[in-house]
Amino acid sequence: MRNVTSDVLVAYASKHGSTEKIAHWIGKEIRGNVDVLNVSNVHSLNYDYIILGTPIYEHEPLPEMSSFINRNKDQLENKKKSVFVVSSDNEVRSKREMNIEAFTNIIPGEINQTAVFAGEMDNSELSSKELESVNSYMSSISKPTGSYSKLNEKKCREYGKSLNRFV
Ligand SMILES: Cc1cc2nc3c(=O)[nH]c(=O)nc-3n(C[C@H](O)[C@H](O)[C@H](O)COP(=O)(O)O)c2cc1C
Repeated sequence: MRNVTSDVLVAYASKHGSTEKIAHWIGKEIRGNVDVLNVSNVHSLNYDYIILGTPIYEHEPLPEMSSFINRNKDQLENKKKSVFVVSSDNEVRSKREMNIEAFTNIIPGEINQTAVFAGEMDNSELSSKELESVNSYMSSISKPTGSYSKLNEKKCREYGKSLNRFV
């Protein structure tokens, strides 16, 4: 039995809230002193384990997450870490791989575990620029445009639980 409590950070970026929800579900399943923070509120990386989560917009991680990683490259390189991405769906393997690679490609050092979760989107919350972008993206993958909620709390919590073996 270990008697040392690890300090764990779940750091996320989120534009419309689904990645934030997922980050909190994951954080609840992890043993240790867990902080779940938006990257804009992370002021120290003095943690034993770090979980990074971002949604994919226009095939890329959110810019806030990319610049957070850039700013902290040296410290992140030697940290124990896992990641997750959130996207419009996670059914097609090639798309899952593309989305996770768009994120892992910019992260220095070793990554223990990755996951892709489907998120949610409420069209009434989107700006006209976002609507235009999402319409062209959805038609490029032959999917109907429209609001959806594909969040799966159980799967997200299971991922959180599975990370306890690294913490
Ligand atoms: C303008 C826009 C562009 C998007 N582009 C992509 C994309 O390129 N690939 C993808 O898989 N999902 C894409 N999505 C879906 C989002 O990743 C998904 O809705 C996610 O849940 C958003 O996370 P958030 O609520 O944390 O901001 C896009 C959504 C919007 C609104």
